[in-house]
Amino acid sequence: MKTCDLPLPEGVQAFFSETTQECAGQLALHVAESLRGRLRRGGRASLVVSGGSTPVPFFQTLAQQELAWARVTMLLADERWVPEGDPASNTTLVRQNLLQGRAKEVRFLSLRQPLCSAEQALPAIEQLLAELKLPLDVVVLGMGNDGHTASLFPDAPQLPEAMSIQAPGRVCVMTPPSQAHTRVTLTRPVLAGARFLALHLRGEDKLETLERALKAPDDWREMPIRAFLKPGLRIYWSP
Ligand SMILES: O=C1O[C@H](COP(=O)(O)O)[C@@H](O)[C@H](O)[C@H]1O
Repeated sequence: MKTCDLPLPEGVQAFFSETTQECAGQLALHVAESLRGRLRRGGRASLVVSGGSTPVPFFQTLAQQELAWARVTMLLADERWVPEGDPASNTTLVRQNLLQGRAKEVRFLSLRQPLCSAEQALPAIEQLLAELKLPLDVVVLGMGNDGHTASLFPDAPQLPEAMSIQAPGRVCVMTPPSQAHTRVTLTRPVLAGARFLALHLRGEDKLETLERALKAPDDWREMPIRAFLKPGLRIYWSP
């Protein structure tokens, strides 16, 4: 097994696997264990997942885990403002790969409201998310090679607001010029405060990006992922 020789900050754990499937399986087991632990205490558990191409095998494995899915509230860390069914829709990705089988019973909170702009929808999304108890139980983040995570993009004019540790809202509209679509994203305090916080990466390029991020840990404006490389984070990687 490839070991992690990156200079990780103290308290950050690395889980490196040889294959995509092994990595997805390990992450799915750990997420399911963590959700079961929260559910044993009674009440509901919350799960936030990311979109993109990396998490598909993780979604499919997680959907097969035995747990009280009907007591899990799930949402995405971010969404592109496109209709469901669009190839860029993270909601569609999740419906096709995670909200299946046992996991069909999940209460899914969609960040996408139909028939209006993201700005117009913001109050309704905030209202929907108000039912979530903070801290969230499980958050699984991804990362782009520009150092973004969720839709916290380095070139988004709204980045300072979304990254503020006192951000008043749980969600922000993001309009990064580098991206084809307007996005909505959960804010840094909501994501970073999770009880179980994981970063799921695939490929040597992502490892190089992580290495770059670790070089200047405080400069999150250049690479927003840096704000999450803190004690408690668990990094899951495969080639
Ligand atoms: O745009 C996004 O990209 C990242 C990473 O995506 P990947 O395709 O490289 O796995 C993802 O974490 C984020 O949720 C998504 O909206």
